[in-house]
Amino acid sequence: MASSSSTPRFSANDVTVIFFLGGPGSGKGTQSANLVRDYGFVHLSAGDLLRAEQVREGSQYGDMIKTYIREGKIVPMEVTVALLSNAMADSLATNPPPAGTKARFLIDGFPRKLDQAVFFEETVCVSELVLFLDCPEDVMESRLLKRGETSGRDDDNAESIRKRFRTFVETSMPVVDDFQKKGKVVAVKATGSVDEVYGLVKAGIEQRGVHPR
Ligand SMILES: Nc1ncnc2c1ncn2[C@@H]1O[C@H](COP(=O)(O)OP(=O)(O)OP(=O)(O)O)[C@@H](O)[C@H]1O
Ligand SMILES: O=c1ccn([C@@H]2O[C@H](COP(=O)(O)O)[C@@H](O)[C@H]2O)c(=O)[nH]1
Ligand SMILES: [Mg+2]
Repeated sequence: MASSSSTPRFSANDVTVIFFLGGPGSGKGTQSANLVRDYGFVHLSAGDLLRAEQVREGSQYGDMIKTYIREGKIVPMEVTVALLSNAMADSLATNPPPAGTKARFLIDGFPRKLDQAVFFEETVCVSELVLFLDCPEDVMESRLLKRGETSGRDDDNAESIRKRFRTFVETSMPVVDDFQKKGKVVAVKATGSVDEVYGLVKAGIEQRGVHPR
């Protein structure tokens, strides 16, 4: 579980956390694979962790998570933050960073709500940067409908996509705006090809001192 004290579980002196935000279908998962390969990030997708918890035998949250995801709603933050915090601890225990380097975590699709951002930074770790993929809804919608032909995701259908877009605009964009005011956001236009977007991502993070590893 996340610590209940006001000291974060992980120090930003030992661990680098980059939040990776962007609308549904903007390409976070796709670009994360590139960043893991070239920059030594550990990729933690909040959505993937929730989907795994949903189907975990004995989980008390399975039904609740299923409903929230289909409706495009934000699962109560205690559940998601505990999953992320424990995944970070597991990763550090099983796959510690090379001596003399900080572990790098790319936290994909989180925080999606202002209170999650505050709670995570107070109890788990303060973030270094927020990488934001900026993509119009018509592009995201066509990507998601295409992905839905094979993804098996409960929320890759027209009705869920509409709800996810609404949640993103109303609840998640304020998180990006808040981090923007703090000077932490690297925003990248995400309408080009996968390679074009990756070129912009690399340039953006390297300008902020994050280099290949
Ligand atoms: N730049 C791109 N051009 C065209 N298709 C893309 C691009 N980036 C990703 N895709 C495709 O769009 C779909 C959505 O991408 P991805 O899963 O990476 O998005 P996401 O931001 O993680 O979405 P979600 O928030 O729903 O998890 C995938 O099928 C992926 O292959
Ligand atoms: O912090 C989070 C992240 C995700 N969710 C729920 O999961 C789905 C799917 O997330 P993806 O990032 O698209 O995989 C999202 O729509 C939310 O319902 C969440 O509740 N909290
Ligand atoms: Mg994704």
